[in-house]
Formats: sequence, structure tokens, C-alpha cells
Amino acid sequence: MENSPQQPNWLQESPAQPSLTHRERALEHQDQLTKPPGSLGELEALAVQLAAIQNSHNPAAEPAHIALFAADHGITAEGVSPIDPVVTQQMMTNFVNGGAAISVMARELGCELEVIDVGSRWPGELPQPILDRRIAPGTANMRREAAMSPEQFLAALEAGREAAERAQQSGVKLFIAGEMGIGNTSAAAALAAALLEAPAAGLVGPGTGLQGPALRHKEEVIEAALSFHRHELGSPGALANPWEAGRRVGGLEICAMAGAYLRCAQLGIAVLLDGYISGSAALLAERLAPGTKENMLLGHCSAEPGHRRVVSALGLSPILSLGMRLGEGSGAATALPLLRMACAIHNNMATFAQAGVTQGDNHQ
Ligand SMILES: Cc1cc2ncn([C@H]3O[C@H](COP(=O)(O)O)[C@@H](O)[C@H]3O)c2cc1C
Ligand SMILES: O=C(O)c1cccnc1
Repeated sequence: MENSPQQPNWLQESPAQPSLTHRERALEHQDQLTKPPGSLGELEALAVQLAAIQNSHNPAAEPAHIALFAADHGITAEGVSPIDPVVTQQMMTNFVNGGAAISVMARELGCELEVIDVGSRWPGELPQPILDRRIAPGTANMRREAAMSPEQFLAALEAGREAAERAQQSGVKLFIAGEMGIGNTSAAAALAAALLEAPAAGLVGPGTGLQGPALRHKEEVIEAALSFHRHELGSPGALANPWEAGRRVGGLEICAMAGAYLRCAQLGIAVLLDGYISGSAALLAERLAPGTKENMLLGHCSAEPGHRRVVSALGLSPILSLGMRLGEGSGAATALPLLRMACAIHNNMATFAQAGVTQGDNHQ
């Protein structure tokens, strides 16, 4: 980073790698359970993957924790979202009052939902129980300047680290990050385009619902923002550097999510990814600390078209594909019951020996 502040030590720690031993043992265990081998398909694979990530014989998707990061985006000044940015603040209230989709889902799942403001334009004191980690009243307009200073970028990563550590302290086994921020599909697309060195066209989508000329305008704004930063850096490739991409075209909540993903990977807490914004944050985390992706499962495939590109760059396949495009962590939360089911099966089914059932390959 230009005029970089000192990177804190935690950012230099490597992500923990899934245990090969536990993967092998979990695979062997699955084949001892009273079912034809492989007959529970992806449910088997999910339990095995969690066992490896958690370094455990007993994979667990509970307790799960949802940390929802909120922030505003300077790029909304360019007309990239059909929604008034004040909705970011209004939705924060809705989250804590229990009326938003993710609030209902969290209740249904019996999961804690923590709402963390890392940079909304809320004037004055925040209502309880929103956590106040405000770094700036929204990012700067990335079309004209860097979205964040280097210090703000590090502070956003730090807010994510804190959330991951709070989760660890309360014994969380599975971490979901949600987001709220009008304009954040633009930041997610710009960040993905910068990191993947790809044109904005395939990565910009409708977000909350742009179509036709308005969607083309969004694409042009993001392409112009990318050119501006590449030009400022003096080389087209320099924007693929995650330290530059994150702060120049990212969002405060997106960088906080990346910090949380990174810290979860270091701590061995499994991460369940959500949609496009989450995917873009995951790509940033992976580029900041290669290997972070090994700790991730993907809850769903968003209807936002760029999501597929981002998750295929991470080598992840979705548990669900329901045409959802909300964010907030809603796609991850929807996939959570299946992960719970996968773990319950792995941990509680009888083996052939326990149940006195003849194993297929013993038959002559
Ligand atoms: C009422 C409402 C609730 C939401 N919850 C999540 N989003 C989602 O839409 C926003 C991104 O879309 P864009 O880039 O087009 O502004 C983000 O806040 C995202 O979390 C919402 C959007 C709205 C309008
Ligand atoms: O995929 C997502 O996370 C998404 C898509 C559109 C709007 N907000 C979020």
C-alpha cells in the first residue's frame, strides 16, 4: 500500500489448513455407516469437509454465529443503485428489531445475530444493540478517489478480526458473515474485477434491480473507476494487488468480512459463505492470505451473475441454488440446516458393526 501503515502481526499469521488425517478418518467413518457408500451424496462430503476444517472426529455446525457488517458507499453518488442510501440505516434498525429476512432466519435457526456498523452514515449515537465500530461515514467515491485510506482499510479488517475472535470466545463452530450497504454490489463487482483482472462487464449485475440503460451505466461507472485507479497506480496489473484493490474499490463492510474470514481461517473456525458480496470479500481474504479458502463452504449460488465467476475462482461449489439475491447472510443461513443434518448423520448414525447389519462387500 502507498504510505502503508504498519501491518499488524495477526495479518501475517497463516491460515490453518484442514487436517488430512481427519479428512481420511471421516471418509472411512462414512463408509462404516449403515447405508450404501456414497448414498448420502453431498451430505457426506460436507461432513467430511467440516471434520477436516475443525480438526475433529465430530464435525459440528452448531453453535453458528451470524455477524452482519453494515456500511455506506460513496459510489452511490454515481447512480449505481436504484435504492436511496438511507435504507442502509433503516435496515440496521430493522435487523435489530427482528423484522429483516436475516433476523427471522436467525430466530428460526436459534442463531445469534450481531449487527456491526463499520461505516454507515448514521448521524449520532447508534441504537442498541448495534455495535459501533464506525470507521468513516461511508467510503469515498471510488470513481474519483480511493474508497478508503490505508488506515481505514486496516481498521475494517480489524473490525472483522474482532468479530471472529468474539465468535471464538463463545465457542462458535461455524461463522456466517452478512452485509448491508446500499451500493455494495458495485463495490463487490469492482473488487472482483480488480482481483481477477477481468472486465467489469461480466461482473456487474442488477443488484437490487437495475435493468437496461441503468445497468449499462453501472457497468460504465465501475469500468471508469477501475481505469482511474489503474492509471493512478501507473500499471494495469497493480490493482490486482489485494492491498490496493481492497482499499481503492472495496467497501468497509466488505473488508470487515474479509478480515473476519481471514481470522476464522487462522483460528480454524469454519466459514459458510453467502452471496456475491460475501464471495468478493472471500476472494479478497484469499488473496491477502492464500489458503484462507480451504476453510470455506459456500451456502448458495446467488442470482447476481458475477457470483459464479468469483466462486469458481475460489474453487467452491454451492450447497443451494435457489435464485436468491438478497445478501444479509440469508443464503448461508438457508443452507445451515443442511449442514446440521450432515453433521448429525455423521455423528449419530449407527455403524454396520453397531447395528449388526451386514456390509455389502462381505456378501459372497
Ligand atoms: C430493503 C433492502 C434490504 C436489503 N438487504 C440486503 N440488501 C442488499 O442490497 C444492497 C446492494 O444492492 P445495490 O448494490 O443494488 O444497492 C445491499 O445492502 C445488500 O445487502 C438489501 C437491499 C434493500 C433495498
Ligand atoms: O448475492 C448477493 O449477496 C446480493 C445480490 C444482490 C443484492 N444484494 C446482495
